[in-house]
Amino acid sequence: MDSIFIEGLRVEARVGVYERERVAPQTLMIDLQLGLDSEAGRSDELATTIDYARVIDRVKAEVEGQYFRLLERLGEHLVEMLFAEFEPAWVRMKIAKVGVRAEVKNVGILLERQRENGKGKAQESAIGKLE
Ligand SMILES: Nc1nc2c(c(=O)[nH]1)N=C([C@H](O)[C@@H](O)CO)CN2
Repeated sequence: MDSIFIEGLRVEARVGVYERERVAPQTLMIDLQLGLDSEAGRSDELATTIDYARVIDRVKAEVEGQYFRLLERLGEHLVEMLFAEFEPAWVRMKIAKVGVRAEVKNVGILLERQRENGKGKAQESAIGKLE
């Protein structure tokens, strides 16, 4: 199956369990992959695939102006939006907080969801350090 990907999307988000994280935005790095059966390789028409520019705009819009305690909740929210608006076959998303701990480069979550009757199917891993 084909996919589109977005790597290193930098967004400013209010996310975290601590008061300072609720008040002030912090930088997140998002890697995103959407699976699809696309006609675009034959049609050469943007309308026959998922427009990654639109995905970037929608992810940024969903993150900004909202508050989430956990990255898991933010990730789930974004995955639900992506299935509803772009209808991919599957979604793989990594969300990293940059520089929150001195001894690690990044911390974050990795979500993988299969489309199932219009909804994502739970299959999740939380990881402490991302490559
Ligand atoms: N699995 C998670 N663990 C932690 C999260 C999270 O969102 N998911 N968040 C925090 C704090 O907000 C932390 O990032 C502050 O530095 C701790 N653990």
